[in-house]
Amino acid sequence: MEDKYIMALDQGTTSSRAIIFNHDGEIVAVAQKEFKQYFPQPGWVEHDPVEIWSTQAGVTGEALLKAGIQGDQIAAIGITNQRETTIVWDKKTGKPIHNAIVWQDRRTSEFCNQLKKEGWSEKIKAKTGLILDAYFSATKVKWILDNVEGARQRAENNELAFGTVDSWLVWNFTRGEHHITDVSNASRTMLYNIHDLKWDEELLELMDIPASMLPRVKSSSELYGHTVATITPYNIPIAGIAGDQQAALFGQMCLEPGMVKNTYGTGCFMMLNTGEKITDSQNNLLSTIAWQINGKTQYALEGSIFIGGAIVQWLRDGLGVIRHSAEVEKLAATVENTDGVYLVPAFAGLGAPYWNQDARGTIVGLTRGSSAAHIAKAALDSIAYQTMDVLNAMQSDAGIKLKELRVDGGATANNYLMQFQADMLNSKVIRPKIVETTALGAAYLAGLAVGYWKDIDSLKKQWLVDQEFEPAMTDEQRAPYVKGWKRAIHAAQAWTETDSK
Ligand SMILES: Nc1ncnc2c1ncn2[C@@H]1O[C@H](COP(=O)(O)OP(=O)(O)O)[C@@H](O)[C@H]1O
Ligand SMILES: O=P(O)(O)OC[C@H](O)CO
Repeated sequence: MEDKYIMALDQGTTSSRAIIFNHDGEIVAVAQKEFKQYFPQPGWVEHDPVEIWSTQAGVTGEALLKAGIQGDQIAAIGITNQRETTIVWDKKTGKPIHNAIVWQDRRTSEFCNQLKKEGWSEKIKAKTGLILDAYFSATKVKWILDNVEGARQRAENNELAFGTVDSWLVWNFTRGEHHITDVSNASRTMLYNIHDLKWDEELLELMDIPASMLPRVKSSSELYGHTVATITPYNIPIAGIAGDQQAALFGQMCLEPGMVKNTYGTGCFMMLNTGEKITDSQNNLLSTIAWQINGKTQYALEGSIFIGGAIVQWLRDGLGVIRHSAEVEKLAATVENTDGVYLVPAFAGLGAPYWNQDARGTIVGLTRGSSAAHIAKAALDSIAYQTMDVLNAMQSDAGIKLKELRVDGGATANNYLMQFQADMLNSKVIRPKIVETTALGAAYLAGLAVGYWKDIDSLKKQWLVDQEFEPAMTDEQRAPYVKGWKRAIHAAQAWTETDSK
């Protein structure tokens, strides 16, 4: 195994990355390229699928060069991706018929509201485990078929393919030979029945989507096919696929029921492994497929927070109070506390556990003494409070009390945030040595499939702790923080006085 490696392709919302891992699960090389975000109308978010592919192909080659290795030294590729983002392309030419509609895009909110009024929420939740929302792929596919000229007819003539980003990448890497996805990505489309493990005919009919457009659904760890000689002259096995949050759960080695991870990236995504059991959430969380390996399907409960680290980008790009994300910690440290200022980053509505499409960003508690530092601190705190809300919902759904939270993603670099998180959760927060757990999870899924790693047990010892944050507040100290947050959340929702939930 010495001269062999595994390559993970992490196709995220803002950049495409390729990371090469060695047999000890250590990073050997990383290549990353950002790509353009399109905002054609308020609430709309698009990507160019060709740019997704070209940046991903580009970093694949670059990572090989940086590692100084050849394609035949890659034992397998694992793919992990931004989920729900929807691409429709022509099966013959491989050309997309529209830009990718990104998971954050809200253009189908009205249609979702209409479906809610027609009483579809419960049925959709029962079949797919999901909350009826514009976040998921189903209504995005329908929008493309309804709005691109001639699309519906072409779809009915079996000329069009739909896929999430994993499908699109595999299609391109295999030059159209494989039109597939894995169960974890399928479970985010709002078209897949997570009990029967099948595309759901009734939902396809409701969305008016022909079944011929859909990818074949595979497990998360198996040999799917080989790359054609696009990037290297070698045909590299593609052997792992998982949505990025599921891959992070796997990379964090949260393999047993009851284990939880939270990823602090653009958004925050908390996942609890629920084993082979599907939990019917009473607290507005999602039931979703974690992965399927060797015929065994494992499930998870998920709380999706739309704005996490992105609030720090807003401090940088929107308010201009910092120049680099990392400066936020220093700015926040210049004040003891927020002096009663709360910020609710509901820029795109609120996700779990509120699911309020119309809530909007709110800053409350301002006084004449409030400064940029108070707002920066309140912004960081909002990430921790939102996570606390999701965790409370999760504990109540699953009937568990959290012992520790494993964390990863860009914003976990912020020690203030991690400590405040531990204080608000009243539980230990653990940051592992490798915070690239999304890519690591995809690498593990691929490596297991081709025998690069013997079994899951042999991977567990590779998970190492960087730092543990112990809670340091009493219940009495915590209570006023939480109380203020609840009022702030109320204010963000009262602003639009919506009843769309
Ligand atoms: N020191 C920091 N404190 C808080 N947030 C940070 C810090 N450094 C980066 N971030 C935030 O982390 C996010 C990037 O994390 P990453 O895991 O790369 O996200 P994604 O995969 O969603 O693109 C950005 O939103 C950025 O603002
Ligand atoms: O690309 P990320 O890391 O922001 O993740 C996006 C999620 O998969 C959306 O559900």
